[in-house]
Amino acid sequence: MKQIIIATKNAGKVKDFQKLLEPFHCEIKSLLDFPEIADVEETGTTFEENATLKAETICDIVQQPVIADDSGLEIDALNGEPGVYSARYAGEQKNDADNLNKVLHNLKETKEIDRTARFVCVIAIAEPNKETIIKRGECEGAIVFEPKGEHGFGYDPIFRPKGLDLTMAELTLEEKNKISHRKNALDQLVNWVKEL
Ligand SMILES: O=c1nc[nH]c2c1ncn2[C@H]1C[C@H](O)[C@@H](COP(=O)(O)OP(=O)(O)OP(=O)(O)O)O1
Ligand SMILES: [Mg+2]
Repeated sequence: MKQIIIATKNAGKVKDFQKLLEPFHCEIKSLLDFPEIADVEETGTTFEENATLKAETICDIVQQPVIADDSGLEIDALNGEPGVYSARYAGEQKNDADNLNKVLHNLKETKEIDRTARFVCVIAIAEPNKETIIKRGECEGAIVFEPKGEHGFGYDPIFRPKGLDLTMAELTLEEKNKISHRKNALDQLVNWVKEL
């Protein structure tokens, strides 16, 4: 069975990818399986730059196909923040609860109609001696007033996908994976994933 390494230490992302990649019948590993590999510094200013950086750095080390994901939440009323800095919005310790509470605090004067936002996911696939492929997926929605739901990770409890009356964290993994930014990015890469 072929093996694909997801260049992440985020357990929530790993779970999403494990489910999303089920149809491809491959063995999924992540950097949680390689604790000796140091974190890649995300020095880019765009999702595309950081996804490429993560995919190519890890591919150089492991010399096999690598998928990396750089993602985040863009909030219109905050001029696109936290954007590429989503993971560290409330500080270097990368705490999901602190991050989403900071969003709710910064939006406390913002009315429902102005709380539009989107999740963005850029996936990069790097293979030894090949050009890296990059695709972007988005999921439109809005920021609710209070966290709700127990599923998912990150900002899922405060993000309501457009057209639904539930937060992303109230959806099952299967339901999230039908509409998510990650799914929308991966859909554009089906042909490449098949050939890895
Ligand atoms: O589906 C999602 N549901 C909720 N929140 C999400 C999602 N997708 C990304 N997010 C948030 C989490 C984190 O605050 C940031 C990603 O930051 P990002 O640098 O890409 O990931 P990370 O540092 O957690 O792991 P890594 O870089 O090792 O892949 O956006
Ligand atoms: Mg990161």
